[in-house]
Amino acid sequence: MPQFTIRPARTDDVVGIQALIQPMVDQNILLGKGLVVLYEAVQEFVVAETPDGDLVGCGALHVLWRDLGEVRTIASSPAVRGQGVGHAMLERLMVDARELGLERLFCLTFETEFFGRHGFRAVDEQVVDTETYREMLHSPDAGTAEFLDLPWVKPNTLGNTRMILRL
Ligand SMILES: CC(=O)SCCNC(=O)CCNC(=O)[C@H](O)C(C)(C)COP(=O)(O)OP(=O)(O)OC[C@H]1O[C@@H](n2cnc3c(N)ncnc32)[C@H](O)[C@@H]1OP(=O)(O)O
Repeated sequence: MPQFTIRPARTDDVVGIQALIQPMVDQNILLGKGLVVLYEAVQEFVVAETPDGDLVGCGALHVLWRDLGEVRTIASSPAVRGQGVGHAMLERLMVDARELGLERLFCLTFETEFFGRHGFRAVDEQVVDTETYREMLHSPDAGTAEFLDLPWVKPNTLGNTRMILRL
């Protein structure tokens, strides 16, 4: 059973986060993120760290709208999978989401059982109204484009399931 703590990410973690997720980016499981994107998003991330200081997991909470957030880039190192690291990170992101005043959390994933165990349910329809959807089209963020299901990101999202959790 690994010992680990979950804490907010620091800028020093960013190179390690990129190294952790890169194999999953190569397998098209996660959306690839350049270092500058990760530095700019560092306050969105939590990491899981062992007592020796090894980074064994990461996960991010991105705000999409007043009541709506998205879990992004949640991953644990293959060596520690199935030992509660993913669960602990997701629980922390859910606490952070409630503190921010969010009411719903979205995710786009192949890991439907993992998210399902935490209360996420698959959705087919858009989860925002038409007016909000139109406003969100102004976002330059690639993840938001995936949320909006825009045609140019469809190759990235093939086979993924859209899921939502009411907090
Ligand atoms: C929105 C997005 O970010 S989508 C992308 C999601 N990430 C990926 O697809 C990347 C690849 N996958 C991963 O990195 C991991 O598999 C994750 C992040 C999905 C899950 O991380 P893990 O550290 O394995 O999670 P955790 O150990 O808490 O749970 C995994 C399973 O182990 C089991 N488990 C949990 N804790 C324990 C424990 N203490 N002892 C034994 N088994 C356990 C659970 O049954 C769980 O099963 P489930 O996935 O069906 O719910």
